This record gives sequence, structure tokens and C-alpha cells, in this order.
Amino acid sequence: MTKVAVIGAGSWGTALAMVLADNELEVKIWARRKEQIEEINQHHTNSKYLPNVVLSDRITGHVELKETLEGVKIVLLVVPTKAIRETVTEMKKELQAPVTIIHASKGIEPGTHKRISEMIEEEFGDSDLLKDVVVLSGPSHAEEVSQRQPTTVTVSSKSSTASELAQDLFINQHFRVYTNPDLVGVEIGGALKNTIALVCGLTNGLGMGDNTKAAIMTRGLAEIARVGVKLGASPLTFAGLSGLGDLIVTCTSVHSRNFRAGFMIGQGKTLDEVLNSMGMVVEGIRTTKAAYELSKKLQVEMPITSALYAVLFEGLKPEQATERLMGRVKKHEVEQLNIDI
Ligand SMILES: NC(=O)C1=CN([C@@H]2O[C@H](COP(=O)(O)OP(=O)(O)OC[C@H]3O[C@@H](n4cnc5c(N)ncnc54)[C@H](O)[C@@H]3O)[C@@H](O)[C@H]2O)C=CC1
Ligand SMILES: O=C(CO)COP(=O)(O)O
Repeated sequence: MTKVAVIGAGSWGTALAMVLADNELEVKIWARRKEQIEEINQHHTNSKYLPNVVLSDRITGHVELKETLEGVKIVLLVVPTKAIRETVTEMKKELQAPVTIIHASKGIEPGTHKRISEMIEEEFGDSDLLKDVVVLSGPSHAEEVSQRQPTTVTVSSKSSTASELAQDLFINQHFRVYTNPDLVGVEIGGALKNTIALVCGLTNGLGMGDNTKAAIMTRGLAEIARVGVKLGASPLTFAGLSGLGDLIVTCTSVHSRNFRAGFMIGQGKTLDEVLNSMGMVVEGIRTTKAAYELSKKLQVEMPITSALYAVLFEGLKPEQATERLMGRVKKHEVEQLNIDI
């Protein structure tokens, strides 16, 4: 039986482990906390992250990375973006043979502006322990995947063989997996939609309704596509699952941590209060910083991202941010996309 190591037992790592177990794979899931691993092994639950869900006994929990990675050729990496580098460094020490890493995290690193696959490759350097890197992304909340609700995602890699391997590992009757060769577009779309979801939540928290949400989603997608294309992505990817698809789910779902965090900020909570009350990762906060820096570096206009950056990190009041966005000079809609198809 094929064995897969899942590194990160938060809500997404656990839900994806369930998909793999449904596909009759042997899944070894790693977490740092011993009590969490005991719960997985003894009760087949991971109640902090996925309450009311029963895990297959094909999923075993491990606290030691060495034991988790033993005899494994495929690793699913699902830790928050800020933990990617340190986790990969630790993994590398324990690997005995080359692995294909499928990552399912969504973020960009502030300062370096690296995508997650780039960070993974950088941490492996010239070691021959990394075979390929694949990203799995798309509109997919863990809560619904764990209930086997119909879900679609896309996988992408520099290697089409590796993408197809990932597609075959995950695809089933509830979880439909497409391939897309545009690695840059898939990773950028998945990361930047979190910023736009924060803004949608924020305007909802301020009492604004659906017109505003539709405006932010549409113009948000325009700025995601603008920076993505500048980085080499295909514009068509942003109309797909890791673009529009993920934007829709994250900006409209009750499950979205980014939307909920934005909502609380709109209601007047401070960033610290919001993050302390979430207990789960809100990737959009760090990604907003990275996206703002990227827009300056590449000289790409990202007005919504810049307004959120000013609210989060420069003390601009959300109401002032709205005035700033609505008071911009008049523009032509399509020219603004600046896409050369
Ligand atoms: N939850 C969801 O529905 C989805 C999440 N994602 C992405 O998956 C990634 C992980 O998110 P979730 O599982 O939802 O997060 P989570 O907040 O549910 O869990 C995060 C997990 O990472 C662990 N962790 C935190 N810091 C760590 C560190 N320094 N080293 C090692 N482990 C660490 C935590 O203990 C926890 O097990 C994020 O990038 C998120 O954007 C993507 C699609 C769906
Ligand atoms: O990426 C996601 C859904 O596709 C998860 O979004 P949140 O982190 O906002 O919950």
C-alpha cells in the first residue's frame, strides 16, 4: 500500500489525510503536540481542528518526524507559510531517500516575496532529496472536505508527471482534481485571495453589503491577475479554481478564517485581539504585507491590497480606507487589467 506522510495536523492537513485514506492509502500524520497525536491514535479524532469528524484507522499519528518520514516517497506539507522553512529544514535532516512534496499551504513570504514551492526548493538547495514539488490549491474548506462534500481543486508542478501523480493520489468521487501547468498562477491565486477575503470581511463588519463585496471580489481579482501576470502567470489561471474559484469560496464562506478576521477588524477589534481569538492561522495578514511589498517592487497597482496594508500596519481607519478607494481617479475597467492575452 502506498504510504504518504502528512506534515501538519491542522484542519487542512487532517481533511486531506482523510481524502488519501478514503483512497485506501496508508497515511502517517505528524504534529508537534503529543496529546493531539494520542487523540488521533486512540480516538480517531482531531477535535480542536475538525470537531465531530471520525478519522479512518488508516491514519496514524506521529510526533517524531523521523518515524513519520520512514519508508515514505510522498510528503504532503500543510503547515502555515511562516513555518514552511523551519519544517522543511527539520524534514530534510530525517529523509533517507528522495521525496515528492505536495504542498497545500497558501501564502507568500514577506521580505523575499517567495512562493511556497520556491521556499521549499531553496531549503533543499542542491540536495538530491527533493524529487519534485507540487501545489494543491482551489476552493476547498477543510470542514466541507471532511464531510465529503463535492469539492474541486487544481494541482500544479514544474513536472507534469508529478502533477499527474498528485492528481491520481487525491482524486475520488467527492474530490475532483484538475491539473494546471501554471505553477506561478496557481500559487499566486491561492495566496492573494486571502487578502481580498479579509477586505470583504472588513466591509461586511463595517455594515456594507453585497454590492461592496462584489466590487471587492471583482476588482480584487483584477489586481491579483495584474501582479500574477507580471510574475509570469497565465491570465487564464485567475479565471480558474485557484483564482476566481478560491476567491468566491473565501470571500463568501462562513468557514473562512480570513473573512472572519476581516469582519472583526471592521467591527473595531484590533489585529492582536482578532488573532488571539482565532486559534487558527489567518494567512492573509502576512500575505498582505508580502503583496504590498511586491506591488511596490514590481510597480503594479494594487489599490485594495494597499488600502488593507494601511489599515493593518499603518493605523488607517477602515472608513478612511473606503473613502480612499472610492475617491481614486476615474479609470477604464478593462485597460486596468493590463492583460496581454
Ligand atoms: N483550513 C482550510 O480549509 C484550508 C487551509 N489551507 C491552507 O493550509 C495551511 C494550513 O492551514 P490549516 O490547516 O487550516 O491551519 P490550522 O491553523 O488549522 O493548523 C495549522 C497547523 O500547523 C501547526 N503549526 C503551526 N505553527 C507551526 C510550526 N512553526 N511548525 C510546525 N507546525 C506548526 C499547528 O500546530 C497546526 O497543527 C495554510 O496555509 C492555509 O491557508 C488551504 C486550503 C484550505
Ligand atoms: O483557502 C481556503 C479555502 O479554499 C481557506 O481559507 P481561510 O484560510 O480563509 O479559511
